[in-house]
Amino acid sequence: KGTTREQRALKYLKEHARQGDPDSVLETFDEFCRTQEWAMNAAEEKGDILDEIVRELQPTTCLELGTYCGYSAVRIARNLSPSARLITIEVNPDYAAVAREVVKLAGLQDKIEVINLDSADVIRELKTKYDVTKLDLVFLDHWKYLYIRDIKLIEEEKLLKKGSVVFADNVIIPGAPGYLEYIRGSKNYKSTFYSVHFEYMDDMKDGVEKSVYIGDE
Ligand SMILES: O=c1[nH]cnc2c(O)cc(-c3ccc(F)cc3)cc12
Ligand SMILES: [Mg+2]
Repeated sequence: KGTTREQRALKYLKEHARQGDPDSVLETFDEFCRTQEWAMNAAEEKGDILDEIVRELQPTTCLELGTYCGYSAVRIARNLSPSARLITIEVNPDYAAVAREVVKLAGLQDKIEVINLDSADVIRELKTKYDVTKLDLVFLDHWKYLYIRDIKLIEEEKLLKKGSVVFADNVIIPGAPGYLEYIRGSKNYKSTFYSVHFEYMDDMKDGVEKSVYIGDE
C-alpha cells in the first residue's frame, strides 16, 4: 500500500472537502470513515457533546491531548471566538504531520497550534513557553493510561480555574478506569458521564466524562 490510513484520509479530504470550510472538512472526514476506512475521531455523538461544551463555555484557551488527524481540533476551533485558541499535542510525528495539513485545509491554522511532543513535557512549559495563564477547556483523547498522569500535572501547574471543563473521551472503550476513579473521587470536580456510541460504530457503546473544576484556583 505504501500509504498509511491517515495519509489516505488526508488525500480524500484534499480531493473532496472545501478548502477553508471546517464544516466541510468534518463532514467529509465522517463520510470517509463511514464509507472507506474507520478512524478514531471523536465524531458523531461525542462531537455533538464537544460542540455543546464549547458553545456554552466559550473558552479562550483550550488544550487537547491527542490530536491524531486533527478532527476534534477542527471541531473545537470552528466554534471558538476570534481571539480564542487551541493548543493540541500529538506525540506521533506522522499523525502530527497529517493533522497540520487538516488544520490548514480547514483554514484554522491561526487558531490551532499542533505540537509534536510528549504531553507531560508541554504541560510543564505551558505557562513559561506557551504563554498560557489558565486553561478553560481540556480535552483528553490520547493514551488512556496517561489521562491520570496528565490531569495531575495540570493541577500541579495550577492551570485550572473554577468553571474549567475537562472532557475525556473513551472512558469505556478502551477505558480509563484509573482516571474515572480519580476524577469522580476528587472534591475539586463535578463530573457527568455520557453514554455514547463508539465513533462510526452504531452497535458499540463508549462513554465520555465531562468534569467541571470547582476546586481552589
Ligand atoms: O488510542 C486512542 N486514542 C484516542 N482515542 C481513541 C479512540 O477514540 C478509540 C480507540 C480504539 C478503541 C478500540 C479499538 F478497537 C481501536 C481503537 C483508541 C483511541
Ligand atoms: Mg478517542
